[in-house]
Amino acid sequence: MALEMRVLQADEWDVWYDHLELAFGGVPETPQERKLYKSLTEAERSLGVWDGDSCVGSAGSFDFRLSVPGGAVVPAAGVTMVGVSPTHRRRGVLRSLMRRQLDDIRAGGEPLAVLTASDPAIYGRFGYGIGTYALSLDMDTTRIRLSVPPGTDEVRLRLVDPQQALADCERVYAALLAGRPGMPARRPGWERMPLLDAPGMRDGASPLKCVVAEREDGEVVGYARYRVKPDWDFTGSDGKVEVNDLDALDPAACAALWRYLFEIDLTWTVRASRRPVDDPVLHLVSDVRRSRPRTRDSLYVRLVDLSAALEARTYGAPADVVLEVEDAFCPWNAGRWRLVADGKGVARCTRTEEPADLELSVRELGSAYLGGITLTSLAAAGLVRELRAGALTEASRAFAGDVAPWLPHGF
Ligand SMILES: CC(=O)SCCNC(=O)CCNC(=O)[C@H](O)C(C)(C)COP(=O)(O)OP(=O)(O)OC[C@H]1O[C@@H](n2cnc3c(N)ncnc32)[C@H](O)[C@@H]1OP(=O)(O)O
Repeated sequence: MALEMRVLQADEWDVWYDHLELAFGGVPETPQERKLYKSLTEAERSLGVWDGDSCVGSAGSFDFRLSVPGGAVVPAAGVTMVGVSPTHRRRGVLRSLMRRQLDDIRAGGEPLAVLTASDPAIYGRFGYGIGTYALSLDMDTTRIRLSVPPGTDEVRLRLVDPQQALADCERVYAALLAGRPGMPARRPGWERMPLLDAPGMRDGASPLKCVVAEREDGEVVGYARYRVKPDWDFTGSDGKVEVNDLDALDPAACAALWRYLFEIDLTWTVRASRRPVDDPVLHLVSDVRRSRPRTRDSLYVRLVDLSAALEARTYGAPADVVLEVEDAFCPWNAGRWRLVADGKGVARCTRTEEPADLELSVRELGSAYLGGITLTSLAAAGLVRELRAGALTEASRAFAGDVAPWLPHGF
């Protein structure tokens, strides 16, 4: 029987999602997770591949707005829920889903597609490049001291119910967006994503707690959501603090929140994952080594409409470069483009017949797009080739940002 690909109907969601769970190994999600993903699924942006009554392939995307260098939030398809049934793998089902999806995203006028990859080997062939890294820390609070900036002692901390603090936390999150590329603006409903807290997800840790940092006038300027994981043995307690998220609008609030987490009794480790690679806590700790920093790939970026995407961000230095771009999967992007940026916020990207200054694929442009990965480092790996002396430094300085791009949570 021939396979049929079609847009998801809302009443097919459960069968479609059961298939997805199976594709990921068949461990059922908690009812809380399932309910959240059901409410967030945009059926009209979701595709199913059907073999008769059986769903054998899926891919969806969320209608995101993503922060980019310069502070704009740009429409971006947040690609998600990709899976192909174990019975139908390695015969091109994913490829056909990616084909249809990127064509739809282009037709819908979104210049970017972004995703987090279950396996980094999958998405390069479809033009996605690593755009952000995430930092993980396991901080040994018996040996690490924190030095805090002036004003930290004046910050008032308050333990609050995570649900009740939601509006304040969302306000802090939204205020950070313009200064940090890579963050999705959270639409209504998405504020529940960091609050997912089913007992099955805790692995013995406490329910999620929330501490907010307030200014003297009571305005919330930061928050940390965390769990405490007790661990008693013959020698006593060896508990851990697991940081879910921590966001703050000023250095004193940021330091006060970390200090609070470091000083929770009966715990000796503060564990944080999915932090920005330039997290200020790295400058507060007395011992970076014993914080055990590790990085991994996080958000993958695909330029769907190359010129619109490149014009939507700003550049930190002036540049006038001709890019020869390879893009086999979305050939409308391939060819020669002239990017002129004035270093103050205005950029133009147009087709040109002029000789190329740099040669690269759309993957490398995706990697450099949010400003965290330099074209110079990609060139050192042989992925960008300089055809005019000086063009690499010129372009690399223009693309680079002074804040590391960061994806705060999965999707
Ligand atoms: C954004 C997200 O949702 S990420 C989640 C992705 N889903 C999962 O990891 C769930 C488990 N895995 C699966 O469901 C499937 O194996 C998928 C979706 C990864 C691949 O689906 P398939 O239909 O088998 O892929 P398809 O046959 O179209 O392969 C396309 C290409 O990708 C390659 N490929 C597919 N899966 C993988 C993989 N896991 N690792 C490396 N390469 C892969 C194929 O070899 C093929 O290569 P080619 O272009 O050189 O021919």
